[in-house]
Amino acid sequence: MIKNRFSKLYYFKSSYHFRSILCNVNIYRTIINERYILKCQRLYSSSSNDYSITKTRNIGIIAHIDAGKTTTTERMLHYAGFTRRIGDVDDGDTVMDYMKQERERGITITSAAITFGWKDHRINLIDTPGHVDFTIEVERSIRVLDGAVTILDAVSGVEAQTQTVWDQADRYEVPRIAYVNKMDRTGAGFGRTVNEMRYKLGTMPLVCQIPVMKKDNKGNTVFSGVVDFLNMEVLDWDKDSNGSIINKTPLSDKYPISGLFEETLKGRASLIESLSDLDSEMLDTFLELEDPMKITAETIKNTLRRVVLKGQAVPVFCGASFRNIGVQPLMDAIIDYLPSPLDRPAPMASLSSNESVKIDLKENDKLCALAFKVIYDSKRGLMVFVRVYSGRIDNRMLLFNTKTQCKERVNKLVQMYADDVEEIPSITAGNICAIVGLKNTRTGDTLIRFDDTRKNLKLQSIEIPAPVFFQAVEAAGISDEKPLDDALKNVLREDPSLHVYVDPDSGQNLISGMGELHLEIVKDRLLNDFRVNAKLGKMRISYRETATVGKIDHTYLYDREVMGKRVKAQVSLTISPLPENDLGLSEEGGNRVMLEQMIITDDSLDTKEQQENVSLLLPKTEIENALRSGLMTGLYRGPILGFPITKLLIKVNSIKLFGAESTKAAISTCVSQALVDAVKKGNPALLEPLMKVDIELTEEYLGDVLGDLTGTRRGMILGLDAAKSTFDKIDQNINIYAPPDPTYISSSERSEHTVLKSKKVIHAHVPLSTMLGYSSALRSLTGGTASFDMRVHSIGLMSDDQAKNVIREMQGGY
Ligand SMILES: Nc1nc2c(ncn2[C@@H]2O[C@H](COP(=O)(O)OP(=O)(O)OP(=O)(O)O)[C@@H](O)[C@H]2O)c(=O)[nH]1
Repeated sequence: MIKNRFSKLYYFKSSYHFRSILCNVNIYRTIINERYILKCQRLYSSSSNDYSITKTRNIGIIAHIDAGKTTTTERMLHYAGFTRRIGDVDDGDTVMDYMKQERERGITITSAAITFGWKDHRINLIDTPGHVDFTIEVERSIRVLDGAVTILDAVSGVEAQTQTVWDQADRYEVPRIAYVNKMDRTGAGFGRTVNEMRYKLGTMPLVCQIPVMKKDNKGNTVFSGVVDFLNMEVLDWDKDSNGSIINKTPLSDKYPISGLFEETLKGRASLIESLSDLDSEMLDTFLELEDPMKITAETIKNTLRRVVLKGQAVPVFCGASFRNIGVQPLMDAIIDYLPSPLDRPAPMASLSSNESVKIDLKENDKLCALAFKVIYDSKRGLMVFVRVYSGRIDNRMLLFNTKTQCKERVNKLVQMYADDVEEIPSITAGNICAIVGLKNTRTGDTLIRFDDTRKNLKLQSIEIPAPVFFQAVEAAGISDEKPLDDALKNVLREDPSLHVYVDPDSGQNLISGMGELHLEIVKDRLLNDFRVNAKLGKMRISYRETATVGKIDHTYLYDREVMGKRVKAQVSLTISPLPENDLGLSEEGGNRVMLEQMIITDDSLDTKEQQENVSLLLPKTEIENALRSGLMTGLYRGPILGFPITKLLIKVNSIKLFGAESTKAAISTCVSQALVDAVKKGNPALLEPLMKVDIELTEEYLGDVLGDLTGTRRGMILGLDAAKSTFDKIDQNINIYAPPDPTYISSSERSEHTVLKSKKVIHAHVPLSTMLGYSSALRSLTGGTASFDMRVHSIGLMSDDQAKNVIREMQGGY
């Protein structure tokens, strides 16, 4: 067996001879490990570095938790020949969920990247997490993707997190295709899900397949395959080959399932009609041929590609990945309909505050790459994932990080295969890979060639959401302090939604993050992966502080002697609350800083005229940087309980310098103190995170759950059922085809289906502090029949009574 595989390896081009030898060693190791990853496939993928960029797809899989992203990806890897055996989420042996914590919990935490070949194309695929606590993982992946596959659960339809990731993809204008998974489950509703896509996601779903249900030998109705509208054939998946073999039967009116042919004719005609509405070429063809059946599969495919690339519609497919049904046509659709890097608009990058440039993929000599993810690997150290937008990166190349203004050296370039890697010599525009050896690069930084003169070139960074939970972390003993510090530095570099700071009162490290699960995973990683000996405190809510008085002007003079030297600066600023409707989640900690109209004078000069036309010892940009960093320090700790200050508009009006005495440190300290004093004058108050909560439940529990939410939980009900705002976005006159559901189910299945249809969704805003442990409360209120999803909506002012309770509790100590 080994011999056979070796001979297969040597079949590849001689330039890959060396890698082949490495590969042989790997294969031997793989066989021993019984992981059966076919490393020889990697030769295919790395040789595809020479592939035309038009045959590359950088895509992500996005969905609500548990929709089946990892299950589907594992099938893709198997059918692409990447793995011999299909990994299973429930058995904890998937390639994509490789972290210990992921396998134990059966969930995706980090977005794993993998490269594989399919029909002469290279697919760089990122499997993203569905849980709301890891939304940042989705955000940073979507930022660098060209297209996405949205997976929907055929029973649950469009769920809350589906809407969130859909909105994220909308924000980056990422073209999408959709796959309705779990068609084998009782109560699966393909047509219902298609309709929900329309009114909950505000998109135009174009059905390209319909499910085929058959009676099995026990008389049960089971999902067996699909009808492909384009080729008018029934696809049946062979169970014995794990779905590798697909039997194709042309569909005609003789097909043994009654009504299937007629439904297909209806669906195909509707697809052509919708495409004619969107695309003038298709309209011309349709007018010319008059009969939808005369339009070839090729013509429909080309039209679908055009409308998907323009973001006008979303082709919809279906399957049951767990049963190995439906995955290969989805892989074909990735190639046929999702964009290559060349099909995407060139990204813009800023050169300065008022100058930007287009990054042209064809500019081979000008490197521009975005670091979108950093991970710590115990064997390889820190690995920085990059997407190259123009130019190329070679092994050992010298780079420049335009954010940190630091030189960086590439030690190794690697192609990722989930937790496994293969070294590659270079990477060209349009591709994704990981770099080993970068010391100061974080998520969101832009990398250029070291000799490039565009030292301030910056691609749009990634929005980092505000943390809402925090907990203290302490080394168990003095000898554990350094390992804890190192481990914290590494988890921080990996995860931009995690924050670590030292509480000046207690001297403890405080880590803050996006949710209870998020911090639990960090704790698990610190204790088990980094093996630090540390104690973690109780998880607490990260409140905020603000000034509530209309407008406060304040001037502060900083004048000290530091190590025998005089340091001095004076700042005048004005603070005022941001408008009521501001969510308090923007960058700069939910505040807005304005330095544009600031007047700079230098008091060390003789005349007023000289002072105002000062030629500065410090360049203006350095003064601005010192002011921003000082303001960030001041905003870190509010005067009430030391929580971050938020929702303020801070305008620096003037700064008075005193020649060489006004160092950068003096400016920072001065503005920081000016801000703290101003907030103290402004009647400070406490704020709390407000969550957007969506609860899906059957009608019988509606009263109890609503009563509970609006009572002690202080919730505000926004509405029941569908998200009307997205419904309003779409043209109600456009006809969307959705097949009837489900035509072949037994009466017991039908009653379950009816119950599912009568479910309601409550949308509410509820303070996070009242939602702790809500899953068990909801379980007991509804007998375990309801589910909920929540995410941060905004930061809102607390009532005086609530604030007093929090102050009392916090002052009671940790
Ligand atoms: N019946 C059925 N179950 C499925 C199907 N696909 C996935 N599942 C099951 O659904 C559960 C979740 O599957 P995953 O693939 O982990 O879902 P995911 O979307 O990757 O989950 P997260 O990454 O945690 O968000 C597992 O128990 C799967 O076995 C399917 O087609 N049919």
